[in-house]
Amino acid sequence: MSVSRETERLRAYASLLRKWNPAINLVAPSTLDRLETRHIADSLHLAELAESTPGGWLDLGSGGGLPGIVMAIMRPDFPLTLIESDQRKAAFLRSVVRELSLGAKVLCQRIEVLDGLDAANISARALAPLPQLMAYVNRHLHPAGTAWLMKGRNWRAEVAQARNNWTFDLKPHPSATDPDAAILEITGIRHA
Ligand SMILES: C[S@@+](CC[C@H](N)C(=O)[O-])C[C@H]1O[C@@H](n2cnc3c(N)ncnc32)[C@H](O)[C@@H]1O
Repeated sequence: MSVSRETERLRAYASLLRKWNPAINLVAPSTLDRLETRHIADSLHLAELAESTPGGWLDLGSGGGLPGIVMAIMRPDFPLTLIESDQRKAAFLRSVVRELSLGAKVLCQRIEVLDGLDAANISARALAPLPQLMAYVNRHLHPAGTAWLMKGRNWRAEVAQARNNWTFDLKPHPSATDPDAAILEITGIRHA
């Protein structure tokens, strides 16, 4: 796919998100003016980091599609599944998938009740504190898989807390938009 096709789809996605946001609050209205420079830029950073990662992709708590929809746009070769339990948000995600002709699948389910999906890669952004997130990821990640967790300024404390119950290998990538935030690349997850 050419770069212009990706750019076109990113623009169409941003415009759908702006259209639906007043009705279902997909991103905080106060941050809508930073949709491209913050929300989408963070997701594009993840797509760049995972550029050569093989296998399928699962995005947990997709909400308005960050980073799941951006991954679907940037990696059309990936089998990609988005999990979102809120019906209105899942309807939005399905509408984006349809209008942009993306190959992603949307499951309107709670993460903790779905049978394990054995994903090669899992992403999550603004879903839950890391100790809770590790349980979600552990349920659905293949033992040799990689989790890509987008975390805010408190990430170091969350990692320390998660290590009380889990062992894992961690590679933090500083966020491109906020030097205190990070994308945590996590592998080898086991109960401590
Ligand atoms: C704060 S939003 C973040 C959405 C998006 N990842 C982002 O960064 O903009 C968290 C989303 O996860 C969904 N969610 C929360 N707990 C969930 C669960 N247990 N199973 C599925 N979805 C869940 C919520 O409905 C919400 O849309």
